[in-house]
Amino acid sequence: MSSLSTFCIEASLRYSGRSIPIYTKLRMQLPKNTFTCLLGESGCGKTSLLRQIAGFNDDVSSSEFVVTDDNKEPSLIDLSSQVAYMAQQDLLMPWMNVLDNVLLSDDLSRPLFHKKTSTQYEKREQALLLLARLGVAEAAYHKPNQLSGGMRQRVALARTLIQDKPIVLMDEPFAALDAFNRYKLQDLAAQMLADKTVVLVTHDAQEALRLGEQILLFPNVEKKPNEGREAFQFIKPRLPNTTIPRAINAELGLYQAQLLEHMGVVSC
Ligand SMILES: Nc1ncnc2c1ncn2[C@@H]1O[C@H](COP(=O)(O)OP(=O)(O)OP(=O)(O)O)[C@@H](O)[C@H]1O
Repeated sequence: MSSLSTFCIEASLRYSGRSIPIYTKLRMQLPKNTFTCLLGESGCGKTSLLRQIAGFNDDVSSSEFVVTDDNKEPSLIDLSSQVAYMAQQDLLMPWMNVLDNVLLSDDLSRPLFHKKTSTQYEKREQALLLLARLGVAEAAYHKPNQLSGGMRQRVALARTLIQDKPIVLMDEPFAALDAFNRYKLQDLAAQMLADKTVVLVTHDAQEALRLGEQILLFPNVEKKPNEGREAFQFIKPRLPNTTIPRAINAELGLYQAQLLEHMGVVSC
């Protein structure tokens, strides 16, 4: 891991068969060990950016991704090897039990027929501990189709956490959950990812306000050409309380009004 305190990113991306790039020289800063929430209109390219950071090879005709250090000196950092990715869908393998699903990313990084090592047994213990912390230990030997949506997302979160990567990218991980489960998982994620550099894509301004220490608003390419534009940066303290006291609620309201104004939504 490099000694940078901030990843300064400049990214461009155009998909094959498309005349217009999704974004061009889009600039943003990701301070290390900080929870960043990424907001923006549907289709503006948030998932594309996460996938680009993760180094996924989509069907693109041109792609540039430069990470520079705090002094703006280009540096050769391969972020993709440092990334754990949690997608919109839980992507659990239906034929595997919960524990094996959590261990899957670790198994995939091991050569085929490799003898089980003590580290693997330790990983198993670690996976069981993680499932317990996330409140789904009793489901460790169940198949995914025996779980509720909230339980499946907890398992997906455990699978992301067990990789123990310094950068965690999350694409609307809690969008399909009911409000109660969403709040609980938001709090668990805030606790368990406290020492990571996190980028979480969401459409939920309140989720961004609860979790984000930094909020980035993604410029919309259709409305304004975004060549060389910075993503709008909004910095605030994190307010992760499951039962939001009235004082914090008022503070959230204040931030929400500011955020909505910057998103071009008139708040009343
Ligand atoms: N593999 C691909 N090939 C071609 N076009 C793509 C591909 N993936 C995404 N796109 C297009 O790129 C644009 C941005 O998509 P993306 O999923 O990144 O947006 P988003 O901001 O995450 O949207 P949402 O908030 O709805 O999830 C969309 O117009 C989409 O159709």
